Amino acid sequence: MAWVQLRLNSTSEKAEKISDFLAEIGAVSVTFMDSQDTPIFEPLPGETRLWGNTDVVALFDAETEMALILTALRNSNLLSPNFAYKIEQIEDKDWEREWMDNFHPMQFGQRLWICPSWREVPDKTAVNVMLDPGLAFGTGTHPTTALCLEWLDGLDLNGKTVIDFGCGSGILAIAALKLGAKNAIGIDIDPQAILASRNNAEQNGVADRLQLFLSDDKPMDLKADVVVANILAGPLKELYPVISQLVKPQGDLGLSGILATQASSVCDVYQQKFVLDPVIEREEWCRITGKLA
Ligand SMILES: C[S@@+](CC[C@H](N)C(=O)[O-])C[C@H]1O[C@@H](n2cnc3c(N)ncnc32)[C@H](O)[C@@H]1O
Repeated sequence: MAWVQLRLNSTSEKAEKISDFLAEIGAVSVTFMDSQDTPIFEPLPGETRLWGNTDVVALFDAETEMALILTALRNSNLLSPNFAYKIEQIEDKDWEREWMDNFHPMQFGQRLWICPSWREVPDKTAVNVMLDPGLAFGTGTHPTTALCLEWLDGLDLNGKTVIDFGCGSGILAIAALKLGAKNAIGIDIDPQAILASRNNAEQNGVADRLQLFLSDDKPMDLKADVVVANILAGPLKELYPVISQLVKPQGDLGLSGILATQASSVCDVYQQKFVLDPVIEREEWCRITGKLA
């Protein structure tokens, strides 16, 4: 089946009302897109955060009389009378097939690969984490995850305990276990992340070495040789008392989810207790690592 796509520019305040209206008049799907490529890295569970300048993109089936849709929009008072819009024909494709074709095994550092389950493993002797994209964050395609995976690959994790704070899909904890860690602990505020991490750990045969906790339920006395937290600069600074307490003496800390422009403010907080390495940047993101003094 072919589709017609209507794209309208709007604001975060009006986008949801326009979306509801488009659904009422026949749109089969409505999505929101950033008009100016402003990153919203990570909404809280259940939160829909929109950009100040939001495009509303609606799909209609190809038979829809788009002139009637535009008239209905004009009469709705939801947009200015001369609102700008773009209408495009969308050719039908096997979307799932196309998306699967675009997801390939990726190498991180020297030893580690993340492979989708439907692909051939490129190097059977490597450390291979099998991971399919799901509802929780973390496939390796985001620069912050990649920076953490490369850091873990470069550590000697044999026999060590690793905490993955903000575990999402569990990708970092599972990679650490496959790289030799004795056990790992994943912590997240989102129940979906706990579920995804458990499933992914089972798929990789490491579930018996991974403990998972919602943030509020984590034991008070947790400590690990290596702590990695890929969250965001704001929470990382707020969580400094919690995260720094999780690291054993001489232990390693890796932080990401930080925009390069925010690195110095995060370093200022963590260098109170950690001897920090040079900051590593990737695209507009960065990674901060160090050892507990
Ligand atoms: C950017 S994702 C990182 C996922 C994965 N570790 C990776 O590196 O790809 C951040 C994760 O941190 C979780 N998170 C955000 N704030 C948190 C907090 N205060 N405590 C624990 N987890 C948090 C989110 O639910 C999300 O799953």
